[in-house]
Amino acid sequence: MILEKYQGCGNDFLIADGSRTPVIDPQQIAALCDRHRGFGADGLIIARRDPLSMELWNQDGTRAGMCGNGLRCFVHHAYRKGWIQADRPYRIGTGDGLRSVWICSTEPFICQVEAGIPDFDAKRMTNQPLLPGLLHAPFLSQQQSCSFWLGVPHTVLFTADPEVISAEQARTIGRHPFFKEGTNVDFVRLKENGELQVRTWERGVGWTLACGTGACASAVAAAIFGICPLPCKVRCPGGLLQVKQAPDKQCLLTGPSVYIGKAEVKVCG
Ligand SMILES: N[C@H](CCC[C@H](N)C(=O)O)C(=O)O
Repeated sequence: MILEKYQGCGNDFLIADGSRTPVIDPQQIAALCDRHRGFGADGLIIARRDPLSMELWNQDGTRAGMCGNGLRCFVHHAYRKGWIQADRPYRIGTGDGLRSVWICSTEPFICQVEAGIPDFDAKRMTNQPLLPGLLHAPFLSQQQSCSFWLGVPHTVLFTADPEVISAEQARTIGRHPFFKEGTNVDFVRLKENGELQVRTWERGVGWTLACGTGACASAVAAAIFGICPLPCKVRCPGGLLQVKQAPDKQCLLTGPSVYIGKAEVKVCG
C-alpha cells in the first residue's frame, strides 16, 4: 500500500488511495499514525476519485465525519494526482456530507474549503435535557464557552492564555460524559493584532498544531460573543488560517498545505 503524507499548518495526514488500498482495520490505522512506531500523523485519509470523497480516521483509529485541514490536504492530493484541476470548484464527499472546494494557488498550494454550517441544536452534542439557546456545558460554568456541531463536535472556550492549559485539563472536557460523542476543545484568545489565537485538543488525537473545523468554530463563537467579527484570521500553533462565512452560514476555510512524500507499507491482513 502507498501512503502519501501532507500537512496543513502542521495538522498532518497520511493519504491512501481508496481504489487500491486493502481493507485496513482501526488497529492498523493507529499503528501507521503512531509517531514512534509508525510513520506518524494526526490522521489517515482514504481518498477516492469516483466519486471524489474522503474518509477520515483519527490517530487513535477512531472515525471522524469531517476534518477541515484533512479536506484541504485531500484537495492537494487530488490535484497532484490529476483528479481535479485548478480552474473550477469541485464537490467532495465527506462523512458529514458534500463540501465545495476551490484551489486558490498551486505553488504554494492554497485552497478554500467548506468546513460546514454550524449546527447549534444541543441534541447533536448531548443527551442531557437543556433549555433552548446556545449550549453552555454546565460543568464549565466559570468560563465563557459554547458547544456546537461544525462537521464534528466542538467546544470553544475563551481563556487568557491557551498555551497554559494542560492536556489533562483539555482531555477532561473533551471526554466529559456530558457530551455524547465527546468533543474537540478549542482554547481561544483575541490577540492584540486582531487575530484569534486558537489551540485545539482533538478527539482521537490530543493537541494538534492546527484544526480547520476548530478554527471555524472558534471564529463563529468569537463573532457570537462580540469578540471579533468575521471574516477573521486564526493563528494556530502551526500556522495561519482564514475563516469567513457565506450567506448560507457555510464556514469557508482557507490555508496552505504541503506535500511531504510517500512511503510503501505492507499491510498484513
Ligand atoms: N483536524 C480536523 C478535525 C478532525 C476531527 C477529529 N479530531 C474528531 O472530531 O474526531 C480539522 O482540521 O478540522
